[in-house]
Amino acid sequence: MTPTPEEVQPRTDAWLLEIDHLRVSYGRRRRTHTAVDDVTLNVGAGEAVGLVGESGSGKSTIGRAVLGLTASSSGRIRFEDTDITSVPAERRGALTADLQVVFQDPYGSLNPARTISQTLTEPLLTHRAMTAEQARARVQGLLDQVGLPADAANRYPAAFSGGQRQRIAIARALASNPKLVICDEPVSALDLSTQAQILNLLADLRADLGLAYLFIGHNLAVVRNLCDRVVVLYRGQVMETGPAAQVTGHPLHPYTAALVAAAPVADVAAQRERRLARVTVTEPLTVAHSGCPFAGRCPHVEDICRQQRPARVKVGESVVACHLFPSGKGDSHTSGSVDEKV
Ligand SMILES: Nc1ncnc2c1ncn2[C@@H]1O[C@H](COP(=O)(O)OP(=O)(O)OP(=O)(O)O)[C@@H](O)[C@H]1O
Repeated sequence: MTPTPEEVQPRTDAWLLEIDHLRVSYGRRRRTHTAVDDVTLNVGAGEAVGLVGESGSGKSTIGRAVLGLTASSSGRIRFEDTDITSVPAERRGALTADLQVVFQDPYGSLNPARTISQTLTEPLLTHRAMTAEQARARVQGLLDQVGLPADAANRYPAAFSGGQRQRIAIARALASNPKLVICDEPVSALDLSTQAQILNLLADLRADLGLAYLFIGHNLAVVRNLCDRVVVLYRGQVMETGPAAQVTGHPLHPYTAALVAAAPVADVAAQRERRLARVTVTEPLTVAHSGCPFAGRCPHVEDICRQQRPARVKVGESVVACHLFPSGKGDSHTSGSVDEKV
């Protein structure tokens, strides 16, 4: 029997988040643009899943659909066994206090007219029904947890640097004791040393609190360090998914390989080699409606790639959607068709 995508992903205690054949389109009628195209992915309790792909691949749209900020065109989203697909964002909060978000922009995501204490207290009163006294104590605990001084509570966002504001945004996400935090490019707007501090903080919080992350990013090195599993998106479709070390160290899909090659490395000679390899991802785009979306840029393209969407095929611990890995071929223990299409 053909295994379902769930069966080929390592199972933790239970899936916190299940995204099943999600499709999101923007626009109307003939101007419709499908930003997310039949995406299936799950996040288990305490698991960190990285969602990577270049700009415009649909990463944030998936995050926004989970949060109810963007409507799904089809498919299902379940959180803690509750179907939240059609629940509007304003009602989703009550259903999903266990699901929180940290956005990219630490400047735009905090209300400049509210003190940090006011910002952090609100979710405590709303979701956790705390008394004012309990909330005050919790705010101090949260500030300590994210490495900010106690007197930060009475100040306004303008008094803080970008990195400090991101710590405040993280504290706000933690306030309701979530199980899953969607991190939408949380360090992209920060300088390199601040990025490292925030990433360390996220890793520590995950270890201390048993948090799960859906970590949206385009930096493969960051995702490899922070995440257990990686999902590689291209033009709204999943190209490859598997253990982070496997996907980033031994990519199967030519697109993943190109992403890995394009990622900066410290070694100058190695970087030069990678620049040469990057030629394949800077070729002009051609739209592949029925075939593989990467066909127009793929160095291994064959006729079938332009004609047929590749099946999802299990290869070792990864799942790849590429005609280089035809279903039914290869070692029966390591390879097999997972689904009819990506
Ligand atoms: N509100 C919108 N209306 C119309 N099209 C949109 C909207 N938001 C996103 N898109 C389009 O959907 C596609 C996916 O965008 P999305 O922001 O999800 O990608 P992304 O991978 O997160 O990119 P980035 O890394 O630049 O944030 C893009 O082509 C984008 O132009």
